[in-house]
Amino acid sequence: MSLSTLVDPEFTKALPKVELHAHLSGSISRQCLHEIWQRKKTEDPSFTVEDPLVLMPPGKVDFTLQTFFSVFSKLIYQLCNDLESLAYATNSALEDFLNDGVCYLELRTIPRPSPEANITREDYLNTILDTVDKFKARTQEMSVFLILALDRGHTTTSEAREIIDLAIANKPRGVVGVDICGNPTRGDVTLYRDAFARAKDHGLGLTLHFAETRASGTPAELATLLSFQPDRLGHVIHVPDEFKREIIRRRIGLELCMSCNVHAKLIDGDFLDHHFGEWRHTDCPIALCVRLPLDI
Ligand SMILES: CNc1ncnc2c1ncn2[C@@H]1O[C@H](COP(=O)(O)O)[C@@H](O)[C@H]1O
Repeated sequence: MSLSTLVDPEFTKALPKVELHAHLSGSISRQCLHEIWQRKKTEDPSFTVEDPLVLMPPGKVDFTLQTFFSVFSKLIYQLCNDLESLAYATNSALEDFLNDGVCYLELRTIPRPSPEANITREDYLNTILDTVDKFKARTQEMSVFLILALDRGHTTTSEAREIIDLAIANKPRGVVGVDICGNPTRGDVTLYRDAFARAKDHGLGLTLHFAETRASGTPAELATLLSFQPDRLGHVIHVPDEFKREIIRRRIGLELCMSCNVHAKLIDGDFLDHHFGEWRHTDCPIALCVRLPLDI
């Protein structure tokens, strides 16, 4: 590459990319959500969920921490609540990553049962894994692996155990790690110590949402998360200096999500103010990630 090459959308799209921090339900395009909505509305005209293209018109990127969790619970989860829609949405997200020039993808998701639709956690995961298998057999162009996530606002210790067991059982099908995500202003991460220890004992990678907000950047929480011996950390925004030093000493991999952090106003300022500018001078391996195409 010549240094005079213009860095424009065409150039960045053509670059072969690795994506390590994509949440499945946030990677479904608005158009795909609209198509699922259209099918549900045709089948049942009394379906009360609003058209995603009306709720999230193209170009809308001002989802803050206060609003984006409700986009999942009030919209996306109401649309992808049957296995057919889940498979359709997963395949569409995979196609979009491939078309964006991604060649290695680790997609993460919270395996959610829907008891009202008779869908178990296993059904949810198997549907995604089957869709990934079919996609890989068809395209043969992108490596795809899964990370199973715990939701810090909702997952109980026994549910955490179930999710880790699922991750262990599905390692041969491409589950490579586990994560803790969800609303960073909720929950108690100490609950997941045993679950994550078990995951590590079984050779799963551990990546953790880390210091996304001041509320989740307290010394007590960060010390707990680091004691889980994570392989990678996501976001790393509100990190006190002594924790920065420890992260650098351990050379933990960092998943930095610039567009998310800027658009969701998780940082003060703009792209040039992003903490990538600081971390890139350390020895920590860094992956620049999208988190959610909704941010773009
Ligand atoms: C600042 N960014 C974030 N911080 C923490 N958790 C986030 C997130 N963005 C998304 N999620 C988590 O990912 C789930 C959607 O994907 P899945 O249904 O699992 O595929 C959301 O419900 C939320 O818990």
